[in-house]
Amino acid sequence: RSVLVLPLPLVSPLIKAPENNFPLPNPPDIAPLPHPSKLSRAREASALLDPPFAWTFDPPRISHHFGFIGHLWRQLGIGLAGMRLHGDVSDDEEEGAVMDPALLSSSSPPAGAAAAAASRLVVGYALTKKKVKSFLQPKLLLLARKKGISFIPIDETRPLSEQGPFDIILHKKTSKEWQRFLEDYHEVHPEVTVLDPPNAIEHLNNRQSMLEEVADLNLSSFYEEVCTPRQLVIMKDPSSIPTAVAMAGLTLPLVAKPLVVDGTSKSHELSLAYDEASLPMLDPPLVLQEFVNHGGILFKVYIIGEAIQVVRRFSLPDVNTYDLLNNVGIYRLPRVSCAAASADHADLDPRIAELPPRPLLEKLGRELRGRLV
Ligand SMILES: Nc1ncnc2c1ncn2[C@@H]1O[C@H](COP(=O)(O)OP(=O)(O)OP(=O)(O)O)[C@@H](O)[C@H]1O
Ligand SMILES: O=P(O)(O)O[C@H]1[C@H](O)[C@@H](O)[C@H](OP(=O)(O)O)[C@@H](OP(=O)(O)O)[C@H]1O
Repeated sequence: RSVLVLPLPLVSPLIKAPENNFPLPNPPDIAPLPHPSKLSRAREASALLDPPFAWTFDPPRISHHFGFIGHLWRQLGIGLAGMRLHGDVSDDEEEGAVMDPALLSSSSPPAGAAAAAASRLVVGYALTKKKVKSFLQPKLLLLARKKGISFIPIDETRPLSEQGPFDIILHKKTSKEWQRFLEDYHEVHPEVTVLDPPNAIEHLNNRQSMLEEVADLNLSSFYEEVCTPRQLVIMKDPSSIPTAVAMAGLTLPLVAKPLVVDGTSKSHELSLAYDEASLPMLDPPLVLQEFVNHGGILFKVYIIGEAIQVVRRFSLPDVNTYDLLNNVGIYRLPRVSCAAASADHADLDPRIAELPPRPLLEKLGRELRGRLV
């Protein structure tokens, strides 16, 4: 049995997938990529928020999730991605109704301070507006309140020591300035848990170092074969790409991914390059990865501490000889395998839909946690 491991980013934002710009014809035996609006986000949201989702607040130093691309589970891709508990939210989307977590934490104003005083656990958060909207959902906040947990927004323009006190600082910001800010604060307040510490996030912000962690896992003795897609990093000079690809012996088509994954929409803009002549049109710094056929289904695995949650998502269809002969150029990929593309309840061939075996997920979680803390 073989396993293919493909890392996805820890920090990744959301873009609305441009429609109809992916030219691959769907082979007859593979389900076409469904239009996201037709798929239920609510179902997935509740699946993730209900037990076994466990905000036990014995927080792991690294909270992460893995995405597996799978053709059966014998050919899997594994990724690391960010926090998510519901359907996707675009960076560009209007802010709309964002519930102020402080309001949910207490019955009377000033909500934040009162809530913090009454709480058993105070979580200060520094998240983008998009992330607040996608992560701090009313359902999560209500659940948190029941458990005596309050969420207090951090004002990034004021010293952290003037705010709080916090038990946990939850953040998903990666600027150098913010990192220094956090590190200075943590020196004075080592009792506060920072989720996650900047140095732990660092190697997950880069698709090269992220892949290395996964590629180095020794799971082959556990399952017969574990591998990652072959990839190449291009830092600059797009004109050098065809030679670099030839020297590395990579086989087209190639998936091009921005090297850095920093929570911006841009870092999720993937393309598929069919032919060598088009490669100089790509925009470094990026990683070029061999496209791995995986039957159009991907498994995303979310791990917090010992809790594991797997969801099944639609993914890119396999590339066949017809595609290879009939496509040239670079194609921007839509945002595939996002929350809106749930295949959990789709009527799929059981050989494709079969979830990765639990022991493998547990082993992967353990191994990666050991390496990422
Ligand atoms: N090497 C590959 N071969 C085949 N398909 C791939 C490959 N790499 C990525 N994909 C497909 O593209 C999707 C997006 O890839 P990736 O996760 O690397 O990007 P992302 O924007 O960081 O995604 P996420 O939203 O999961 O954070 C995957 O879910 C998978 O469907
Ligand atoms: O919905 P899933 O399939 O779990 O994909 C997640 C991505 O993997 C994360 O990278 C996104 O976080 P960022 O937008 O911070 O990059 C995350 O964004 P969100 O937390 O704002 O929804 C999701 O898009």
